[in-house]
Amino acid sequence: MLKLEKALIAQGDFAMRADFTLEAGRKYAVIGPSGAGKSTLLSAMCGFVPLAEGRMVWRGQDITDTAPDARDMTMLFQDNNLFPHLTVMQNVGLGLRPDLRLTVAQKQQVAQALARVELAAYEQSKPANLSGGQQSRVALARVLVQARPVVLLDEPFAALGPALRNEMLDLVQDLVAQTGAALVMVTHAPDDVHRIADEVIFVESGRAHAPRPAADLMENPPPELRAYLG
Ligand SMILES: Nc1ncnc2c1ncn2[C@@H]1O[C@H](COP(=O)(O)OP(=O)(O)OP(=O)(O)O)[C@@H](O)[C@H]1O
Repeated sequence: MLKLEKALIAQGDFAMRADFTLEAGRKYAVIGPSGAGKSTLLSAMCGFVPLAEGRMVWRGQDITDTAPDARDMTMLFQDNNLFPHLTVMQNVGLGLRPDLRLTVAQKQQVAQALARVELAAYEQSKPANLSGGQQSRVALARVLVQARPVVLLDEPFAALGPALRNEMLDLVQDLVAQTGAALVMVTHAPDDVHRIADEVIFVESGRAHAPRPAADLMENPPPELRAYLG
């Protein structure tokens, strides 16, 4: 579905290679040492970092030079990317229309997404008045309204405690199960991998390895992965 063909992803002095295909409806964890290039890989997939070599192909179409907002993907960044001066409802509405001129139907969609993440009562609140977990749920609601077929999450819940983090992961699983989206999630936590991932993309030494079934890989890690897991 989404293919990285002999891709070279470069940023400053850093470069990494990737050559694999992601399938619809699968959940991928991206793991690897700090600075190995996990965030860079996601940024390249959604078009914020151009490929230095190779191609990206989406459902048979070359999207190597397609702008980020024209790709069928949505990315949730580490800091949730909420705008402090906008209400919760407006922050979610941005997922549908950047100018926030929402139709009645779109406003309903936003309200439904907020209800799904149990934030219906906070539509008019500003992000600063919400807890960390609630802010994460606003960001998730924005991902939800976009309903794109590829969802990229870059360590979205790193700041949350274990219980809330698991709650968020379960919510993410529900969302992608409903829309049939492929999920690509960067994480440092092996528990997250066990909880959510079908497959693992291990990133190290300038390479994003092709996805491998999560259970198999975590039970029998190759030496580099074993060293990383400790
Ligand atoms: N904007 C940039 N310009 C130049 N180099 C960058 C830029 N962003 C990141 N890098 C470099 O790219 C490499 C990969 O960084 P990246 O953030 O993708 O790693 P990571 O695996 O996500 O790390 P972490 O787990 O610490 O978040 C690092 O060496 C980093 O210094």
